[in-house]
Amino acid sequence: MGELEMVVDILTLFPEMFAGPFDASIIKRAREKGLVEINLINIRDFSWNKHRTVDDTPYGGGVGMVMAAGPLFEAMDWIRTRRGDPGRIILLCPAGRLFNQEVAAELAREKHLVLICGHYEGIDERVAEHLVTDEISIGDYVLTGGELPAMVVVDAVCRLIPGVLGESASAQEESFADGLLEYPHYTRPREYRGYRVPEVLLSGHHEKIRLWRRRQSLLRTLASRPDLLARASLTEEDRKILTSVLEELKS
Ligand SMILES: CN1CCN(C(=O)c2nonc2N)CC1
Repeated sequence: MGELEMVVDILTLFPEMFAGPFDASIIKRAREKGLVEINLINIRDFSWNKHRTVDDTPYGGGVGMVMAAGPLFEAMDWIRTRRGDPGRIILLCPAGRLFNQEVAAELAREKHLVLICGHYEGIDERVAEHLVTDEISIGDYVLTGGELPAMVVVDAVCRLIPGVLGESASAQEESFADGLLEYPHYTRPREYRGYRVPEVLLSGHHEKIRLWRRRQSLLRTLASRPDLLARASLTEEDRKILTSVLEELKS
């Protein structure tokens, strides 16, 4: 068993939604290795009545129901008594900070995360104002709840935890830590329906292959995500490659 690197407590009304993604592949292996502990906590267990109610009608009128603050505050009290203060208490919501690799890396440095998955028309504002430390959005679209965003965050964060990906993949991760898009990947056969693998990848010339891959990453990033290129940590070699690419485009 590895050393426990991170505990993630997820407050949700639908713990059953997490069964698939967290019981397969990388997240499953990280849990089995003891690197990550993921606890699904049903918000209804902290309801104020025997009907396990967790929502109520909105003050000021309007359609729909609002998720009440009480059960969430009570659940946080319970978490604190069992494990102390979490590093982050994250509310998944469209208004939050846009989640990206940089945010994932920041969260991966924490030892204990709490993710709050909302539902209904929204959550009583006192949760955002007085309970959470961070609000995070996975993108500018409205989902039915916070569960899918929580899965995205857990997946992206857990894969950055030392030991989760294993040596080779984590080494590759380093090569993309500079924010460029990945180079194209190929595997057998060498030719499939007339589509051939680039010759350089069959050459066994490691330096040429490294250069080809780096050039492909730069080209792809320039073409598809120039915004990433502007923020990427480029080497002098990268700049030379980009200069030659731009000169080729001009000719
Ligand atoms: C109450 N519930 C509304 C829908 N929701 C999101 O659309 C969302 N969360 O994180 N990124 C997003 N986009 C989560 C919270």
